[in-house]
Amino acid sequence: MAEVWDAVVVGAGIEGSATAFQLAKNGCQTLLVEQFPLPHSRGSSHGASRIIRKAYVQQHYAQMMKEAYPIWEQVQQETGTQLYMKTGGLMVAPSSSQQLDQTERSLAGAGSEFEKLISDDLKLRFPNLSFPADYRAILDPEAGVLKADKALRCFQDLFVKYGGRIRDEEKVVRIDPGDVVTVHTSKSTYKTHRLLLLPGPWAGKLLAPLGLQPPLEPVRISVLYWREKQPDTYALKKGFPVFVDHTIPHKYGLPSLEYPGIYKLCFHSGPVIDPDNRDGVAGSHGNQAIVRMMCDYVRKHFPGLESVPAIQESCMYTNTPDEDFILDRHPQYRNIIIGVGFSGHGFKLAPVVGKLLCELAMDKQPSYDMTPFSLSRFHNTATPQAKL
Ligand SMILES: Cc1cc2nc3c(=O)[nH]c(=O)nc-3n(C[C@H](O)[C@H](O)[C@H](O)COP(=O)(O)OP(=O)(O)OC[C@H]3O[C@@H](n4cnc5c(N)ncnc54)[C@H](O)[C@@H]3O)c2cc1C
Ligand SMILES: O=C(O)[C@@H]1CCCC=N1
Repeated sequence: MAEVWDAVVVGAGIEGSATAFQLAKNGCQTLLVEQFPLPHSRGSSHGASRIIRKAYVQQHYAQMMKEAYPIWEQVQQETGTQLYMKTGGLMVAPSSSQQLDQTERSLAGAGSEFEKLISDDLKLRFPNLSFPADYRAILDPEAGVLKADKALRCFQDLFVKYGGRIRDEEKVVRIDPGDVVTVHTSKSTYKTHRLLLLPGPWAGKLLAPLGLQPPLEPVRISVLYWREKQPDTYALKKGFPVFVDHTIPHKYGLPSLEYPGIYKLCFHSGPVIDPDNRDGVAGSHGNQAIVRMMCDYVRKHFPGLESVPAIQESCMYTNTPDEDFILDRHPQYRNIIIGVGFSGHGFKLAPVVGKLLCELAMDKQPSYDMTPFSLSRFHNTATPQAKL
């Protein structure tokens, strides 16, 4: 008889890898299946760096980040790898910004420290930034940079250390629900008591045959790097913080790190694409407009950068309409758990996402109120003609 796994996790991005780690650590015999050879740069979790911060508009994320930091610390300790570099985080917006007001309330509600900067402080502390006199900022002292590629590898290594098995270069092509779920891949067939789906931008393709069509948009993000006119002007080693401009759509920056002398500054939006054709016509066309807009932005606000990008890479978000994640059970098949829609801000929270999805899979009471993450907050999530 075929082996029945305690859990199969589909998708070895940061969310699937962190979830698989939690399952294995909690004693579940777990298989992690990934369609591409690992590591790869075709999803949402590649690249050297991501922002970590507690400064969130939404109170629930500010609370969850209090638990994410200690788990990141454990992963660092257990793997002997430095993943988090504290830089502080500067959140800027016009003085009237309700987003900044709400971020201050979230941080205060979570008991987290922060500093308020008025326009003059901003100019004095960050002379290499240029914002109008009616701008203000919040400084989140715990914010910083996560070494993303290394973090992904650490979760996968720990998963294997706790007895998990990884099968990469295997695409899940069909799922037969049931008390025991059958998972067909391009190479094999697996049986499992629990199935956890964390397919990133491919969510629509994997969920539709299971009768679900949540409102998810895979978008292409241009990852733009800008050369410093004077090397190290915006460098991590000079104490330059991570940066988020809260005027919508957000812009965000990370101090020069992965490419010396080059600052990473991106636009938090992009054209809707098919994840299997990320850099096709739709993606490239949208990219040109975004690059033009970001050149203007750099010219206005980052006078120490060349205003033409030195390097361009691409990545994808999977957006929900409210930018909250979907972390829930399949409404019909209770042993199928879904973690999708990380909307461009899920990396830092992956340790807590993994913990929550593990709790759902193991029928434990989730550690947080799951209302903001429910599938049922959206109407009409069933596919018109589900192929069940
Ligand atoms: C440019 C950029 C900047 C970002 N900045 C930040 C930041 O500063 N801070 C932050 O917290 N977050 C940030 N994010 C968001 C964060 O990186 C994502 O939320 C996170 O990586 C999502 O991970 P995931 O595991 O859901 O998706 P993915 O990494 O895409 O993983 C999903 C995996 O599932 C696999 N898969 C899909 N279908 C199948 C199948 N049928 N069979 C087998 N495998 C399958 C895919 O190949 C993929 O490897 C950023 C994202 C981007 C793109
Ligand atoms: O999650 C983050 O911190 C970044 C910056 C703000 C927009 C999205 N991702």
